[in-house]
Amino acid sequence: MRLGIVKKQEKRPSSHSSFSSKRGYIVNVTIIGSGYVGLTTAVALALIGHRTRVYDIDNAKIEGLRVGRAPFYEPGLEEALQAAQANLQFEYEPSRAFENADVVMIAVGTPPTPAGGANLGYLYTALRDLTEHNTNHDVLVVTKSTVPVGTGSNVSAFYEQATGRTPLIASAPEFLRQGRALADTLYPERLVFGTRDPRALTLLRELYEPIISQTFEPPAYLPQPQQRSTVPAIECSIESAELAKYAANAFLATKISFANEIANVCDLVGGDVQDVMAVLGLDSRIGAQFLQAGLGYGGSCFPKDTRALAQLSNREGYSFKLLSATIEVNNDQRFRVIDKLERHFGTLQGKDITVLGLTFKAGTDDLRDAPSLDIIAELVSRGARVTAHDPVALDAAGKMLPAHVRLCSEAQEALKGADAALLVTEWPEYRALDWRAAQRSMRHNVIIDGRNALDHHLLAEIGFVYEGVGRVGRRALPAPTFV
Ligand SMILES: NC(=O)C1=CN([C@@H]2O[C@H](COP(=O)(O)OP(=O)(O)OC[C@H]3O[C@@H](n4cnc5c(N)ncnc54)[C@H](O)[C@@H]3O)[C@@H](O)[C@H]2O)C=CC1
Ligand SMILES: O=C(O)[C@H]1O[C@H](OP(=O)(O)OP(=O)(O)OC[C@H]2O[C@@H](n3ccc(=O)[nH]c3=O)[C@H](O)[C@@H]2O)[C@H](O)[C@@H](O)[C@@H]1O
Repeated sequence: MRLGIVKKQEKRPSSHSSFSSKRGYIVNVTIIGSGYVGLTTAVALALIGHRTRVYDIDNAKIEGLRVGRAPFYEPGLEEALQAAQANLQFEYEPSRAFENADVVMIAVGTPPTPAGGANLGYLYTALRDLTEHNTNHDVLVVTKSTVPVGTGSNVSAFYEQATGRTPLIASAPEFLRQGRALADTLYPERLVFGTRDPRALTLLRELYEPIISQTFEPPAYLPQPQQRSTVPAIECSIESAELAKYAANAFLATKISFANEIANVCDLVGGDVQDVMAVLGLDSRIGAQFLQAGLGYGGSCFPKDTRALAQLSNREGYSFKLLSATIEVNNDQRFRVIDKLERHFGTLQGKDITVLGLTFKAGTDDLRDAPSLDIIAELVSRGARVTAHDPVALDAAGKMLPAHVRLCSEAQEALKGADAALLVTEWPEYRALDWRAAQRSMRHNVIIDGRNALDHHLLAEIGFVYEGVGRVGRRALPAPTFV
């Protein structure tokens, strides 16, 4: 099968009457929410041949999508939108959103409440639209949004109350990473089908069959899969699926906080956390990924999901100590780089600090819970004058940062006259920057590398005072330079 080809061989009609696709493996899907998860899922399903409709209450996003404009930056997304256009429809009218749908996937945001739980308001608004406007046929309702355990049964009760019919419900949590969203969706390491209903399982298997069997041609505009083998699809209860999503994010966040704590010890006793983690990573029981020390995790998911799982446990009277420590370490980590900077100058009052990178990680334009926002606010509150650069998110950041933060579209320009550079996002272009030229134009030559992303040997050779996170232990540090 080639991706983007609409016509597929019709396969056996499924025997599961009203809930199954009458057209065999081509399924009519409506996805509610055109964000990172909803749009990526929709494009991937359309690429493998399903008739996919995306419904969003944001008219501007839908209008843009109708003319092929992606609402956010994601590698390969615009090409994929183009390749899959024959199978894609975009809708903001709820009355038309669910026509002929066999499957409705909910992929709306579940942002944090002030108390740290998950705000399910968008999810229930979406369900209300579904139950009000899809009055004449039953669908499989699949939750892709990250939701607390127990939401599946509440969704079921809501649907039943609104329609008088028992719904078919499943939880299929999403594990994609921003910046690799399409590749992660087309070549996942696993799928989770949280439902005990055989009709729901049949539909989910039909929907994901090309992805499970990996029988499509990889699009040339995406990173190619390392190796292609059948993707395991774990079938479990809705509750297990819901909890597995939080557990996965909490575990990855814990790995990061562990690496950061080791880095903090390196700063005190000597040792390079990069080397220490290389040793750990080669142990297959540990694994090399998510051991990158730095200024901690950000983004729309790890901070929110760790807090939501801690809150869920607390609500049930269980104190999740390990997770609380993970969160605490992460909160502190953002400010450790500022303390390091301050130690070089004694005070940050009146110092010109250039912040390199604003997005929560490289490869995305997303600023949700980006460490840069907290870091800049703290720098400003300690009296620093801040100039910021980011290769993709400068305009969006301008609306979120204090007015007197200077935004600069060229990294080299941003460094002119600076007392210090603070690297916050590991964009490759910062490593490739002409640091000799930067050294000549900066007032003082201090670099705090919050992501351990720069070549510290080269920088030291050029004459920079370099400090990473757990990279050069205190014993190796020079005495404070500019007190
Ligand atoms: N962003 C990510 O990398 C991942 C996110 N998730 C989870 O997936 C869910 C969605 O996250 P994102 O895609 O990042 O959110 P997002 O904020 O990018 O997109 C949500 C979309 O839903 C739309 N929406 C809100 N209420 C609606 C309604 N009633 N009807 C129709 N559309 C509505 C919004 O206008 C927006 O376009 C969250 O629960 C998140 O935790 C899971 C895995 C990865
Ligand atoms: O639930 C979600 O939304 C998603 O959250 C993360 O994906 P994402 O937030 O896109 O980004 P990651 O690549 O996981 O990075 C998250 C944060 O951790 C930081 N990080 C990551 C890895 C590492 O070793 N060290 C580290 O500090 C990154 O800089 C970033 O700020 C998970 O990796 C996905 O599997 C999950 O689906």
